[in-house]
Amino acid sequence: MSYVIRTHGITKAFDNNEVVSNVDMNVKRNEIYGFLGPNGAGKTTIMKMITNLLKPTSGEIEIFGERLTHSSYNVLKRMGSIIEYPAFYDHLSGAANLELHCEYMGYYSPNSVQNALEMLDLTETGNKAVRSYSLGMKQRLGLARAVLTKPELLILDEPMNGLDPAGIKYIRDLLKMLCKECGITILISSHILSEIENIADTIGIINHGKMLRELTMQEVRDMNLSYVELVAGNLKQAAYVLSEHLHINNFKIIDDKVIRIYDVATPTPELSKSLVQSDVAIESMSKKSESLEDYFIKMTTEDR
Ligand SMILES: Nc1ncnc2c1ncn2[C@@H]1O[C@H](COP(=O)(O)OP(=O)(O)OP(=O)(O)O)[C@@H](O)[C@H]1O
Repeated sequence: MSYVIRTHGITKAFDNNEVVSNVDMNVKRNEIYGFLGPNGAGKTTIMKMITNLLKPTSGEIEIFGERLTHSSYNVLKRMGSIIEYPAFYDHLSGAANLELHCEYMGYYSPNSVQNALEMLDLTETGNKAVRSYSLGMKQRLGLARAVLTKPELLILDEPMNGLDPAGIKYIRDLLKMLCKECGITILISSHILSEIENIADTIGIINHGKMLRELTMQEVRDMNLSYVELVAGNLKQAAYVLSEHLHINNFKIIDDKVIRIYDVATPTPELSKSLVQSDVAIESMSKKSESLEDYFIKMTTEDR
C-alpha cells in the first residue's frame, strides 16, 4: 500500500492543554480522504501540522514517504492547501493574487493563472478586486490558488464553508475529477458527513483530539446500519430465544422493552414465529435503518 500522508502518534499541546492526542492518520495515494469531526475536534490543528504551519509537540509526520522537518521545502512544494479561511490582498484582482502566489512559489507555467480561474468558474470575475467577491467566490479563488501549481496533494480545511448547495456540488464534482482524472490525493475536512460521504474513499473520524476510527467507505457501506427493532414484554426470554434458538448474537438491548437485532438476514416472520412459540409477548417489530449521519453523531457523542 502506498501512502501519501502518515502521521505517527502526533500530539499537540498549547500551554500544557493537549488538543491533539497521539493521532495516527493514513492517507493513501490517489484517494479522497474525508476528515470528519465536530467543531473544535482538532482537524485544523492536524492539518496545520501536516502543512508545517505548526510543529507537533511529539510524534512524526511522513509525507510522500519523507519525514517532515522544518526544512522540507520540496515536500511542501508538492502540495496545495486551504487552511481555515483563505486570505488574499483584497485590493488586488483574483488573477493578480494568483500571479503573486506563482511568484512566491517559484512556479512559472504559461496560462496557469487563466486555467485555474477557468477551472473554478472565475474567468469573468478574475480581473475584479477580491474585495468585491462573495464568500463563495473567495472559497473558489482559494481552491484556484491551491490547484495553481499542479500539486500532487491537496489539503482542504472545510472548503465547502459558506457555499450554497449548487456551489457545494460544483466543488465536489471538481474534487472527484481532480482525484480520478488528474491523480491528485485529497485530504478534506468537514464537520458535516453528507458533504463528503459521496466523494470520500476513506474517512477518519476525530473527536476531542483523538482519532476514533479510520475506515474505507466500502467498510462503512458493509456496516450493520439496518436492524429490526423488537418491543416485547419479557426481554430476557427474547434474548435467550435469539441466541439459543436462532443463533443470533448480533443484537443490543436498548432498555427494558427494546432490543435491536442487527442480523437482518433472518426473515422477520421467522423471528416472530420463534419468539411467539417461546412465549415472548411481542408488542411490535419493525425494520429500521440508521443513517450514516446518525452513526457519525453517535460515535462522536458516545466519546464525550
Ligand atoms: N493557537 C491555539 N492556542 C490555543 N488553543 C488552540 C489554538 N489553536 C487551536 N486551539 C484549540 O484546539 C482545539 C482544536 O481546534 P481546531 O481548530 O483544530 O478544531 P477543528 O476540528 O478544526 O474545529 P473547527 O471545525 O471549529 O475549525 C480547540 O479547542 C481550539 O480552541
